[in-house]
Amino acid sequence: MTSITDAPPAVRRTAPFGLLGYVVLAAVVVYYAATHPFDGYITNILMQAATYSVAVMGLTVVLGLCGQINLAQAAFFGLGAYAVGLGTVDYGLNFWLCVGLGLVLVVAAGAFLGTSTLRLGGHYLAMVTISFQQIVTLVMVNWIPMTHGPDGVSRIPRPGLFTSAQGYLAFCVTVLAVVGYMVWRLPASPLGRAMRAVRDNELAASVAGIDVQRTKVTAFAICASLGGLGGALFAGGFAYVSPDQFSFAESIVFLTMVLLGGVASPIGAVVGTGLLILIPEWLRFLKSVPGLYLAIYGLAVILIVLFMPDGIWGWFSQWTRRFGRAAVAAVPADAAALELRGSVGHNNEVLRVEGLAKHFGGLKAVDGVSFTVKRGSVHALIGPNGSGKTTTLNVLSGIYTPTAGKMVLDGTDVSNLPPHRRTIAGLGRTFQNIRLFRSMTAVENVIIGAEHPGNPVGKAHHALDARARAALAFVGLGDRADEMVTSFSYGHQRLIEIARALAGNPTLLLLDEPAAGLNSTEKVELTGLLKRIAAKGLTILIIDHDMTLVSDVAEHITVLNFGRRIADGDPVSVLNHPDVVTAYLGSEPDAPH
Ligand SMILES: Nc1ncnc2c1ncn2[C@@H]1O[C@H](COP(=O)(O)OP(=O)(O)OP(=O)(O)O)[C@@H](O)[C@H]1O
Repeated sequence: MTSITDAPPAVRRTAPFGLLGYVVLAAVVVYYAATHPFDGYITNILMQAATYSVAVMGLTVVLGLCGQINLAQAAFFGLGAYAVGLGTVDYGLNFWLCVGLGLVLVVAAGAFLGTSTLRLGGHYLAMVTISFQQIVTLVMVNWIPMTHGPDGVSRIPRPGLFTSAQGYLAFCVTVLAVVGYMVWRLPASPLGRAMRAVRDNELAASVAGIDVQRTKVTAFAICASLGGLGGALFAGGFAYVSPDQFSFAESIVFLTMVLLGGVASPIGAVVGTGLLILIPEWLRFLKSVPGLYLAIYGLAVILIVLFMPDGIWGWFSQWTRRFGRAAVAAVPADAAALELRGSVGHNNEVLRVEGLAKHFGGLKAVDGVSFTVKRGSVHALIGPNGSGKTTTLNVLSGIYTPTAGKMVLDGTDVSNLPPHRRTIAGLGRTFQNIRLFRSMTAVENVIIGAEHPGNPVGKAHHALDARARAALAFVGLGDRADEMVTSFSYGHQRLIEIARALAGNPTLLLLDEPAAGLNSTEKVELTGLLKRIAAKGLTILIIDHDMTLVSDVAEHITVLNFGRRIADGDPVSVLNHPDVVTAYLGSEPDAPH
């Protein structure tokens, strides 16, 4: 393992393609769509590709950015389409009003589905979205007085401005360009970063101050709204909608489109949609041989997914990134000094824990523990393996609900708050098993730590970026801020976690075995770092098995054994306490394990 101060020069990537380039390209495509004399068949294919792409971009958001599955996108697409179809034909409403009503309907349906089911995740979420899809299809088919049943709705008018097929196509391409831009920029926004953090590591995201449930519901609602928008445009484009166009099979087609093109980018959504619409057309000449067309179509999709697991656009961007790397420019490490919340406060106690208990069935992992952490101190929580230290930290940070007991942080009872609210209230923490957002750079990881509403640094991106760079510089990694976290050694990843917690400006920093897995040089450097943090007045509660580190930095030690507190006091008295020597230290106080 490399030393934790052994860092290569800084790099910062330059954006290859900015807003101006995008606008120019989009304008050229829209102009081409509006003026090129396509025949009716091509116009229909392009119209389908444009409207489907809008819906598939919804999956880029929910699946690509937030990591949540949605197997009901065709249902949202159908709801948008029926809102326009029924609203304009049966009720004589204005086209734009129907699009608006359709959007309200799908956002409400998406938010309801998300709120009620997103806690489930994984297979359960997939099952619930399939059920929703089936319910919507059943309603479309069987509620005949309302939906016209299997006959569908025909003669759907287009809006006055775009009555010609070509004009309407140009309009759909314009909408696609606007949606594409928003989806393209979303990952770099606070909401997009929160979604990526949730996708990479939910637990770390919640402890960094992100409301995980709200982020997932928002992603789901955005996905649903893009599905509904695509459907509304589709209805105007084809003038006819029927239930079979929005079946479960179509949801699978939408999913295949996004996976095939590349789930991480809106360009992938367009590429995948275009291909899955065009391949059947290209293979149409094979339809004379029964089954051959489907076999070749299936094989083509399998081969692409097999050899390009990140989709076509994912493969292409990886390939271009190799050239991009050569073009990155070195930048000076010019971070400002890191300001931390000092030892000033309304009382001398930063944390008071009273009668804390956490039982797992019959196992009393934490059993009536009480202790107080003094402001500006370094307080260690030690004990043998399985004595309940990490469980205590998990209860303190809100990951586990306590069986009993109370926690007061800086005068506020946080016992019933979820993890992100505790972070806002002033807790920062690191994990025994490092939990970084692995698809991001070091600075992005740390910005997420800085971004919660409790941080006085504010919401402006430049302020958050400066704060994150200052935190990275403080831990010795300022000149590697723009590198992906996966390129860092284990020891450096621990430092990035500490920087992420520091960037949030906590009142109390919880460190769960920060020295675990570090070599002796790195431990010495970590000790120095903890002393520098303590010197700034920040209160620390640290768990570690390394007695040299603990004795070096801690002013107060609490010892747990079998979930109970067996000693509490200054290091000298605690480390010589007979119960502690028997239970934990043995005859050699400096080498417990
Ligand atoms: N989620 C859980 N479900 C059931 N039991 C758990 C859970 N988490 C912890 N435990 C149990 O609670 C006890 C305390 O575990 P904990 O991880 O808090 O100990 P620790 O003191 O941090 O140990 P170590 O020093 O090895 O990290 C152990 O017996 C452990 O198996």
